[in-house]
Amino acid sequence: MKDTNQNGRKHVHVACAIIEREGLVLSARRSASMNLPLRWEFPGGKIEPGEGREECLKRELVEEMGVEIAVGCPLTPTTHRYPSFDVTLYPYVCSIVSGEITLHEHSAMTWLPPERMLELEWADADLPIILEYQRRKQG
Ligand SMILES: Nc1nc2c([nH]c(=O)n2[C@H]2C[C@H](O)[C@@H](COP(=O)(O)OP(=O)(O)OP(=O)(O)O)O2)c(=O)[nH]1
Repeated sequence: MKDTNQNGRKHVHVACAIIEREGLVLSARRSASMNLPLRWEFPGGKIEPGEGREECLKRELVEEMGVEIAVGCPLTPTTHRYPSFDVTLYPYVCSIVSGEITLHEHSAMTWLPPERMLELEWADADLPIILEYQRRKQG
C-alpha cells in the first residue's frame, strides 16, 4: 500500500496486536526517542510492500519482543490524523504461542485487565480500538 496520499501527506498502514493472556492484555510503551514518545501502544508496525497484515504482525512481534504469536480475530481498522502524518491501524486479537517477551524497542510493557487500559496514556490513534475491544469484552 502507498505510504503517501494524493496530497503528498505521509500515510502509514500499521498492523497491531492485542495480545491476550489469562484475561489480561499487553500494552507496550514507546521509547523516549521514538515518535509519539512514551505513549502506550499495541506492539506491531508498518506493513511492508507485498506483505500481508498477519505476516507483518508475526514478523514485528519476533523483531520487537522475540515471541511467536497466533493471529486471531480482526477488530475494525481505524484511521487517525496526527499533525505530521496519517495512520491506519489494523488491529488483531492475538496470543503468544512460544517465547518469553524481551523488549527490543519499547521502554516498558504491562499486562492489564481490559477495563483498566485507559489508565495509560495511549497513542491517540488507539482510542477507538480500545473502546471497541472493551465493548466486546463487556459482551
Ligand atoms: N505499532 C503501533 N504503532 C502505532 C500504534 N498507534 C499508533 O499511532 N502507532 C503509530 C506509531 C508509528 O508512527 C507507527 C508505527 O510504525 P513503526 O512502529 O514501524 O514506526 P516507528 O515510529 O517505530 O518507526 P519510524 O516511523 O521512525 O520508522 O504507527 C499502535 O498501537 N501500535
